[in-house]
Amino acid sequence: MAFAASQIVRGFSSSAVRNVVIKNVTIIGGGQMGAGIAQVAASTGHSVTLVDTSDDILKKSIKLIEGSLKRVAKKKFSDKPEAGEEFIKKIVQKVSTSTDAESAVQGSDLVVEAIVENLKIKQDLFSRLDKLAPSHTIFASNTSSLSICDIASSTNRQDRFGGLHFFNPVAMMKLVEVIGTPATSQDTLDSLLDFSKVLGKTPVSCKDTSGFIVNRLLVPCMMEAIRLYERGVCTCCFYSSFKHPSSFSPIPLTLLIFCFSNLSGDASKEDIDIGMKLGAGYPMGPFELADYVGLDIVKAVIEAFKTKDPKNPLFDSSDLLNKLVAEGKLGIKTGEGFYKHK
Ligand SMILES: CCCCCCCC(=O)CC(=O)SCCNC(=O)CCNC(=O)[C@H](O)C(C)(C)COP(=O)(O)OP(=O)(O)OC[C@H]1O[C@@H](n2cnc3c(N)ncnc32)[C@H](O)[C@@H]1OP(=O)(O)O
Ligand SMILES: NC(=O)C1=CN([C@@H]2O[C@H](COP(=O)(O)OP(=O)(O)OC[C@H]3O[C@@H](n4cnc5c(N)ncnc54)[C@H](O)[C@@H]3O)[C@@H](O)[C@H]2O)C=CC1
Repeated sequence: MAFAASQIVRGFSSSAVRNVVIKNVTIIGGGQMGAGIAQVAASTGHSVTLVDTSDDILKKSIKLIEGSLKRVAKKKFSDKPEAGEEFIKKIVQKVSTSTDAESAVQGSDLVVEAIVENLKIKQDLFSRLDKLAPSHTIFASNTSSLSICDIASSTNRQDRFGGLHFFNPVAMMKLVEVIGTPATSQDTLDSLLDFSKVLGKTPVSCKDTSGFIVNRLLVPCMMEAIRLYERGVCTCCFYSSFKHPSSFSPIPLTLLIFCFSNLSGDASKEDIDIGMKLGAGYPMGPFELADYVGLDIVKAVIEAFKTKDPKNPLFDSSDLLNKLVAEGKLGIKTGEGFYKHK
């Protein structure tokens, strides 16, 4: 990742974002995506303010950034560890943290939101920030599945509002989807496209449709994988343990035999993962990816798709996914999801 100069000077147009220099970036939400976006923005010379709800969370965000930068530095400065340390220090210094979003946006050219995948919470946030951010400031959401139009409707700057959808892990994934609504100005879109390039990413443009490009294709594939596996899971044991956790045992013998016979169908999650890696060339299988992304995010995404298109069976929910989320098994971030992680 290059430590490059990073000014974006806009051209001569008449919109409110004329001559915006995207120099100061505020990222709201310091989880896996917000921390990754902050890292990449700081690595390309931007001044970054990372906002979350508590100092403890923000400490973890900085640890995430340092951990990822160590991996970058290990490769970049393999024979010069001291230069690697200096590289990390310089980038981390470009990131300041805050729990006060309203103050943080006041000196900001661009606000990128990467908080919980919930329309109401995102709208509340942007509605508050809209009153305090300078008029030239562009707002962008990193939402995976919600409508940018719906989120932007909580503000009075719909011409300066777009989607900026990064991929996980942000440091490694080269793509950014830039999403415009009918109200987004061309200057705003150009600014977001240019900003993505300055970050060293390849931007693609997409209209404000469910899942944009990548998730519209990836999410149905992941849900099909879960359903394929779920069909092999003993549904009667599964349902009884889910709905009546205290009355799970003893299971009558006949039911147990029926359950074991059910287990022989379809495929294991391990084999589905191997299949998609070796047979389709995916870097991670769908269950590995679900654990990596976070099962709470996958669940929120599929629910948002279902809300927009209730009759589409591709967007049906999964009892198994819902159960894991209800148990707090969210994947790598909590130590267990479809798999156990040490
Ligand atoms: C999807 C349906 C649900 C959607 C829900 C919403 C989600 C969204 O809205 C959009 C999304 O982000 S979808 C997810 C997109 N991401 C992917 O598909 C990732 C797939 N995995 C990969 O590309 C590689 O496994 C990956 C690059 C991660 C790792 O590479 P490898 O497999 O070769 O494994 P490693 O040995 O761990 O890594 C090799 C080297 O890569 C570097 N690296 C990896 N992670 C890094 C990170 N986080 N930061 C910095 N460097 C990193 C690193 O150099 C590493 O070498 P070591 O450090 O020596 O291990
Ligand atoms: N996990 C993934 O692979 C991807 C997620 N996304 C999207 O990015 C967003 C964030 O996802 P993750 O980083 O995975 O989630 P996460 O759960 O790791 O992080 C979210 C962070 O936002 C903070 N937060 C929640 N409400 C807040 C508020 N009102 N103000 C400030 N901070 C607040 C939380 O404390 C948490 O640290 C979601 O919209 C998600 O759909 C997009 C691409 C990939």
